[in-house]
Amino acid sequence: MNTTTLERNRTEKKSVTSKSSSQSDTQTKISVNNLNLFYGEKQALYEVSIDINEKEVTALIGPSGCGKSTFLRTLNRMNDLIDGVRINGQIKIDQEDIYQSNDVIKLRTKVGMVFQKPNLFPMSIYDNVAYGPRMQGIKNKGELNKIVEESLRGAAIWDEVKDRLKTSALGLSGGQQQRVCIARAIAMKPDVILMDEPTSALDPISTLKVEELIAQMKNEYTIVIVTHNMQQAARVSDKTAFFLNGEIIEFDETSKIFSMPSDQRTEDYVTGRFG
Ligand SMILES: Nc1ncnc2c1ncn2[C@@H]1O[C@H](COP(=O)(O)OP(=O)(O)OP(=O)(O)O)[C@@H](O)[C@H]1O
Repeated sequence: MNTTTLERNRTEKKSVTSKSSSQSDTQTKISVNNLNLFYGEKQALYEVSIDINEKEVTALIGPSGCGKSTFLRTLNRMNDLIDGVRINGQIKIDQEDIYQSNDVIKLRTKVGMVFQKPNLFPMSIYDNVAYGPRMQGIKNKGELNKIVEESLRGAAIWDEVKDRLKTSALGLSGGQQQRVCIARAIAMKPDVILMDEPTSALDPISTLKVEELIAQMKNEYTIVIVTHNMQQAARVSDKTAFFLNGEIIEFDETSKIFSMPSDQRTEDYVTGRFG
């Protein structure tokens, strides 16, 4: 079947109701409607629809290869960098269709990202955090100092690094590096922070620190996190979306997903029967 036929068949198929069943007073920050994504001939996302609330943590869970990272990357158009990617459907952030705008730099400022492995530049801790603001044209030393300190405080790492800001960031432990990566994201003053398995390369103590940090950060940011760790999803998130084969099977309050899921496939996954 060619992709056009596949696309049409999928579009005709009744779309899974994956908008959250529970309504709250919280504002929708990101609204995704009937999103399909193709890597060349291969379809990786099918009719994904989800409303992500402002200042909440939304976890994306599901077995390997089900499309979690692909979906996460659509939210700041990181997939645009991959040859042969085709996307249809709609993603609105603050009511603006992000694929209708040409200002990807503005989008990536608003929607920051933290990756699986810490990816600091081989430069000092200070310069890593100041990098983005400098690229935005901020040159004033006092202003940069303030941004660096606030960002490192915001990432709960200031006390550990304040006396060694001018030393190489690569001399820090993996867990510290990941919190500096979060500081680097915060320095751009984003509204949304995407995290792709941010603790998978960390030891349990560093993982706990990053999880505590995520819990604090949701007062200020909308966070979307991909995780393979069920306990982590249960600990840090307000809502959870369960992905399977490129579709959202279920999206709801995290407590409901883990205690009383509506779909048998969700239950099988969260109880460890597959995946
Ligand atoms: N750059 C790419 N080119 C082609 N196919 C890709 C590319 N990236 C991902 N895929 C495919 O898209 C599907 C979804 O992959 P994705 O990485 O989004 O899944 P995932 O749920 O995040 O997996 P994991 O949990 O293992 O990271 C997989 O079949 C994968 O092989």
